[in-house]
Amino acid sequence: MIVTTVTVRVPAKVNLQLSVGPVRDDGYHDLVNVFHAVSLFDEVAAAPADALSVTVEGPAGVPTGPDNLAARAAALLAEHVGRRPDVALHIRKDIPVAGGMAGGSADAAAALLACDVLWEARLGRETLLELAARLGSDVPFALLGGTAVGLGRGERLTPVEVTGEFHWVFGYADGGLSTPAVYAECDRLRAAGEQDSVWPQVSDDLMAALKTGDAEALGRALHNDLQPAALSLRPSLRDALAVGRAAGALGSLVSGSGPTCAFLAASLDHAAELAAALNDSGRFAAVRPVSGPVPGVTLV
Ligand SMILES: C[C@@](CO)(OP(=O)(O)O)[C@H](O)COP(=O)(O)OP(=O)(O)OC[C@H]1O[C@@H](n2ccc(N)nc2=O)[C@H](O)[C@@H]1O
Ligand SMILES: Nc1ncnc2c1ncn2[C@@H]1O[C@H](COP(=O)(O)OP(=O)(O)O)[C@@H](O)[C@H]1O
Repeated sequence: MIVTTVTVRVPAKVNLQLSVGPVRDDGYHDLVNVFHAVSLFDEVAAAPADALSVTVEGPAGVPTGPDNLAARAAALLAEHVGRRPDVALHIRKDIPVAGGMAGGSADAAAALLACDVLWEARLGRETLLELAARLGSDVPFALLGGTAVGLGRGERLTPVEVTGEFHWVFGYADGGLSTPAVYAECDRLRAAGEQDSVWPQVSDDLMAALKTGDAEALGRALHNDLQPAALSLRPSLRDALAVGRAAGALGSLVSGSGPTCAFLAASLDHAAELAAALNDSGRFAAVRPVSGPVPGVTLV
């Protein structure tokens, strides 16, 4: 059978713990980054074509040239296997753009798998993870999914044992935040003595909460060192987070570099109630209930 189109589904992430160490010589920060994949997905379809192209269905603000992370992934994989990147990529985006949910990284991971299958390269998981790390710190996790601790830049992954499922509500903001700008603001706050800097350690409380499936303990253990920087750049997020707490969220935090806010619910029903309260507050551009963990890149 001749395969004409390969379609891959890939999830967004929230960071359950994002502990940021000092800036390194290469400009990156050493992290403890506990990723958690949630049921909000982009889809990338790869079809044979004369040349590399990208089309995007969904929100504005996504580049369609060689800068698109999915295009970069296809070009890198083609170079690795020694062929032309003769593929048309079509991205159906549901993950917010520049929202701190790693949508671009997700599309890159999806394009790696889609091209690997389309071109019958059969590179295997270790090689795909290695190529993914060259594309961006968060790309390897989008291949893996589930829940995982990321060390180094976030690319050195160890899966985490999780019992059951957690229910979340995400509150989207109007407009994104730039990841490098948020890391730079974190460095600025630390240099000004407005934020402590300690060597990042995996939180035992967080690991215990995940292992036992204890949502209340998970709510207490959520932590994001980039949150003060995101709030400094987007002060309105302070009130947005407070709305969720007042509506009974077990925990609330900015997702990664923001500005999306993540709220943890006690159950599926509680997530629906929380979503209604967040919607009514008028503080979010959109509100989405989701669950996690979910698998990483998957062939459709
Ligand atoms: C903050 C996080 C949390 O998961 O994601 P987002 O919330 O933006 O999705 C990540 O660390 C973002 O990872 P990713 O978006 O892949 O970053 P990269 O492309 O590798 O790097 C973009 C820029 O972010 C900064 N960066 C990234 C990772 C890291 N460990 N230290 C850094 O300082 C650097 O300024 C770098 O130039
Ligand atoms: N496939 C893609 N989807 C989204 N953004 C992309 C993509 N490729 C490149 N980008 C660029 O990367 C920037 C950050 O993207 P994204 O991954 O959505 O944000 P975040 O790092 O906050 O999760 C966008 O503003 C956009 O310019």
